[in-house]
Amino acid sequence: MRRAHTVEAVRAAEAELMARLPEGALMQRAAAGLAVAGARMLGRVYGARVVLLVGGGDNGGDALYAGARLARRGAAVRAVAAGARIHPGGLAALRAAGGRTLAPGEAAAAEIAAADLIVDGLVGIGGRGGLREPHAGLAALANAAPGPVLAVDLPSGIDADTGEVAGAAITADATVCFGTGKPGLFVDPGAGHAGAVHLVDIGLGPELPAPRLECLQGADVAALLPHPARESDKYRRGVLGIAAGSDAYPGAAVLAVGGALRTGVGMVRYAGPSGVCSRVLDRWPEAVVSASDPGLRVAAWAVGPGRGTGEQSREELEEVLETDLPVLVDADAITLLAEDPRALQERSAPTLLTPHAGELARLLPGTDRGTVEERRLEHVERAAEEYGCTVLLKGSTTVVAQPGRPAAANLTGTPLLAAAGSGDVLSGMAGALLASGLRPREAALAAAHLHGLAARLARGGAPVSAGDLVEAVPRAVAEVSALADGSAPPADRAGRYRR
Ligand SMILES: NC(=O)C1=CN([C@@H]2O[C@H](COP(=O)(O)OP(=O)(O)OC[C@H]3O[C@@H](n4cnc5c(N)ncnc54)[C@H](OP(=O)(O)O)[C@@H]3O)[C@@H](O)[C@H]2O)[C@@H](O)CC1
Ligand SMILES: Nc1ncnc2c1ncn2[C@@H]1O[C@H](COP(=O)(O)OP(=O)(O)O)[C@@H](O)[C@H]1O
Ligand SMILES: [K+]
Repeated sequence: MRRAHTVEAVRAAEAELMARLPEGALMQRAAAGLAVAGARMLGRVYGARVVLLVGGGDNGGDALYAGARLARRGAAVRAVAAGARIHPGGLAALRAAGGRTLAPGEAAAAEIAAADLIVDGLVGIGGRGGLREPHAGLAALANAAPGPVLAVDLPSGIDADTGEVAGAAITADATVCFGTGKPGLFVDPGAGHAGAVHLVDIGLGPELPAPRLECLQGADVAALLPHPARESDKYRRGVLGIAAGSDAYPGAAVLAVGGALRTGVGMVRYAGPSGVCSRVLDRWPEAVVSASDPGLRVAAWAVGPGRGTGEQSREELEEVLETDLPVLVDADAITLLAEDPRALQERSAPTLLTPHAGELARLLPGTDRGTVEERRLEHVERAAEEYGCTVLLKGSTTVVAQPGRPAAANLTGTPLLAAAGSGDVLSGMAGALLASGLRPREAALAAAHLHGLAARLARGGAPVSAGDLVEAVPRAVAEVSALADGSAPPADRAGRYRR
């Protein structure tokens, strides 16, 4: 599990810890970890050209002390000072180690362009709003430079608590964060600036409260996945009812049923128009199909993908929500709920909504898709509170909120998923896990994790269709299940999913 805390919580924990430690000890721990990461990125430190971008706070101090360590190992280190005053102790250490400083300008730009490594110490958790000058200009030079960028604590210009990016910001190849993660490192748009995130333990752990954000890793998901017991039968494993697809969109039914079957469930009962039933059976003869009937004996329902928003769909949704079974509400069914949420308000059984940003905006009048995408955490939590249920917000970062629990972000997401029908597959997957007995938050997180992993595995990083995704789900389940014994995760073949 990766955990992230707010700036406020980090500052409070830091104050507790600092009171017991000699002055400067935490910064030295941070700088030591930063220098190790920098050396690893360089490969060979001796003779390497390292440029530090240094702001006026402790984030710049970390960069200066780390730069001093690299200079002592033979790197040529130049610090570009953004502002008149930079951390005096760090500056003295860098100079003593043979490093030099320069002001922003042409010479600094040339150094940045020629650097083997650029260390972003412009601002950390003390940053507020979009970067000002000269920080913004330096960030643009770093982003355009061919050398790799290592961000100190977080990429300058992203909001640590929310992941918002309000203007110019560093785009890093890697980020070394201190003590704990920051939510903005794991939630887009900020996450897209962070690169691979490495945590340096500075001893903050015991002082930290419950996290603001959790990110499940493979082993966490493995621990959630249901395994058929010896005495299992198809009913005990769980029966999922799927009310998806329509004559206009039969594919949604085929994909949702496929996602469920491939994730693993005792039985899928598909309910829908007879023409769609035939399509489902042609592709999935193991499914049991019937005309739409919310009275079917199932353990959970998944409702909505490709179903349409007509009167019949509305009635069906209301009847399903009247049951005391767990229900996943997706796509058209979310649009219907946004128009009339009463059936949800009267419900106490487990409920999971899986909107994309546009659908979430419909659930929260006064917002629009763009605002939701800018501030995902805030909006998904608002929807969970207002509707009193678990909400999974899809998109570039999938985030899950449940009232009373920390929000959670999925780490396996990939733009390969941005293909028509992949949301239908996710509905089936999360529905299968609900029917197997997982609670909505856990079903949502496990499904999102497997969904992203399946996209990465499906075609080795080449584009995937929703059908490819369905076929790759068993490989994702197998790969995650292999982590159940706590063994090391497999090689990070697709880049960054273990962030
Ligand atoms: N907490 C911990 O456990 C540990 C923390 N450590 C480190 O300390 C860091 C926090 O340091 P910090 O508090 O000094 O703030 P920091 O991030 O350097 O920013 C302040 C500076 O930025 C400036 N500035 C702000 N916004 C700006 C903008 N938009 N555009 C431009 N400038 C802007 C602001 O200027 P001002 O607004 O005050 O004029 C001020 O000069 C933390 O991230 C970590 O790296 C580790 O050493 C050890 C353990
Ligand atoms: N840029 C992206 N990065 C990561 N995942 C994405 C991206 N765009 C879409 N996805 C994922 O793809 C799926 C798309 O679902 P949805 O929006 O319902 O589309 P559809 O209705 O076509 O299936 C979701 O799981 C979503 O999280
Ligand atoms: K930084």
